[in-house]
Order: sequence, then structure tokens, then C-alpha cells
Amino acid sequence: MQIAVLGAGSMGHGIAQVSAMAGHDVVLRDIEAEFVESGLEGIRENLQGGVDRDKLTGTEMEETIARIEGTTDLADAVSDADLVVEAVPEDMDLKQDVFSDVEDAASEEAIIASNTSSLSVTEMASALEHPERAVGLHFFNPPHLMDLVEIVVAEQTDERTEEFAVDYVRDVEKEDVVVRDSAGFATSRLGLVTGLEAIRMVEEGVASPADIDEAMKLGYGYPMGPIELGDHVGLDVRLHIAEHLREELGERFRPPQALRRKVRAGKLGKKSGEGFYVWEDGERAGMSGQWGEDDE
Ligand SMILES: NC(=O)c1ccc[n+]([C@@H]2O[C@H](COP(=O)([O-])OP(=O)(O)OC[C@H]3O[C@@H](n4cnc5c(N)ncnc54)[C@H](O)[C@@H]3O)[C@@H](O)[C@H]2O)c1
Repeated sequence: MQIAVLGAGSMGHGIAQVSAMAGHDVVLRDIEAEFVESGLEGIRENLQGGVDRDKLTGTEMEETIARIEGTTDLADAVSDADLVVEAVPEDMDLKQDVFSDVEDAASEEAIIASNTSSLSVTEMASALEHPERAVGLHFFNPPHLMDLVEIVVAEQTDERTEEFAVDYVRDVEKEDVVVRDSAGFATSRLGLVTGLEAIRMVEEGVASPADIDEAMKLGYGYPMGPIELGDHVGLDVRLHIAEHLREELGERFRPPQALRRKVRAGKLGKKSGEGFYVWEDGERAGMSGQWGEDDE
């Protein structure tokens, strides 16, 4: 199958990688050549990590890379695609524009999917002349390591599209959960509740971020605590989703002031080097601010 992935950022390059690893031909598109190159470089690094851990052979790595092409040209990316997955920034107007441009350049049969983590796929689909071919494919970060893909069925999604999405997710060896299009789907909605409440607990001085995270790991079997997860996802992304869910679902998603302050200060988590934790070379290196002394 021919797959186009739009946006070569955190998610897009990973979706391109897992698609190519399953044997599909992939075109990865971004708006600037340097973003495409950095996405391709991310794929090489992930695959090399897999080779180093004996998860795949050097030959499999080379074959996977050979199946992925990069471009900045939308028509090049989508004209032969059976499936287009957009992973551009979380902005409804942008995503609607991308959907509509894709429909103009792609075949009539192509399935058009969004990797949105919280926006309405129904609203996105309304930008299409044939909205029945739209669906949400919500991968998790990083896509090559996370097993789940939420399949988001919009109001307009038809049976053929839903079946196509289920087959694709199983084909790339992920686990599918089908959810109806509703704010935050199943995962972002529940994940955010713990993430926001954990920050409120820090604000109230209940415990340090590291202790709250440790409590949830040891007490509830979380692989990563809710505050550290926020640093991984990006605090700006978390704030944006919280504001959206507050609008859609009510005050229980009101973002805590501490989260707003971090974002205003440019402390966005792992990607900026500091959030609730300090990050060095992609690893946790201590806690930020007043908690700085008593970590690790
Ligand atoms: N980061 C996460 O943990 C995560 C998890 C699940 C889902 N998501 C969702 O995935 C989507 C992408 O998030 P991300 O974290 O990868 O963002 P990102 O900012 O890392 O990457 C987005 C990329 O899209 C590119 N882009 C912008 N406009 C474009 C266009 N018109 N065509 C092609 N590329 C374009 C940007 O240049 C950038 O490289 C969002 O909808 C987000 O909500 C993110």
C-alpha cells in the first residue's frame, strides 16, 4: 500500500516509520526541506536503536529506510496514496485546510486520516466533499514503541473507512480501540484528568513532582508518572488540550496556574530542556525550581 504522512515532527516521522516497517511505501511530507530531513534523521536514529537492541537487523533497517521518501510537495506525497495520515500541528483551521488540499490532490478512493489527539474529526471531515472517507488514527508518542492506536469514528465515517482503519492498524502491528468522536476520545480525556490534578497537588504542596510520579508508578503500576508524562508530551500541548476540553466538557479541565506559568516561561518540558523536570540529552536530570534540590 502507498501511504502519505503529512508533518514530519514528533508524531509524523514515527507514523512513517511504523508504516514502512510493515512493508508499505511511504512518502513523508513537511513544509520545509529541513523539517523533512530532521524527520528522516529521527527515523534512522529510532531504527539504529532497534538494531542496537537486536529488535531488527541492519538489512531490515536499510529496507525500511529505502521504502520512505521525503518531499515538500503535497501533490507528490498524496497523488498515489491509498491512505493519507496528517500529523500537522493541533489547530482546527490548519487541519481543515490540509484535509481539503489533500482531497484536491489525492485519488477519490484515498482514505484521509488525522492523528489529532483531541480535536473533532467530525469537524475536520466537514471540510471534505467526501467526508465518509475521514477517520482518526490516534497514535501515541513515540509511535514505534507505543502499542495503541485509537481509531476515531466521525459522524460521517462510513463502514469501508472504519474497516480500512482497523486493517491498517493491525497490519502495522498495533492494538486498535475504536471510539466515537468526542472531545479527548478515551485516552486524552482520562490522561489529562490525572495530569492536571497532579499539577494542582504540586501547587498545593501535597508532594514534589517526583514523589507524585513515583507514587503512581509504584502504587498504581503507571509506567511513567502523570507529571513526567506532561514533560514528555510538551506542556504547551497539554495546556492546549486542557483548554479545548474545558471548552467542550466543562470546568473540571480548567488548566492549573502552574501549568500556564511554565508555558509562559517557555518551560515546555523535555523538548525545551525544562518543564517540571530539568532535561539533559533527553534524560531527566533533576527537578525544576523550588524542587530542584531534592531530586534523584
Ligand atoms: N506529541 C505528542 O505526544 C502527540 C501524541 C499523539 C498525537 N499528537 C498529535 O499529532 C499531531 C502532530 O503533533 P506533533 O507533536 O508531531 O507536532 P510537531 O510540531 O512535532 O510536528 C508537526 C509538523 O507538521 C509540520 N507542518 C505544519 N504545517 C504543515 C502542512 N501544511 N503540511 C505538512 N506538514 C506541516 C510542521 O512543520 C512540523 O514539522 C497533532 O495533531 C498532535 O495533537 C501528538
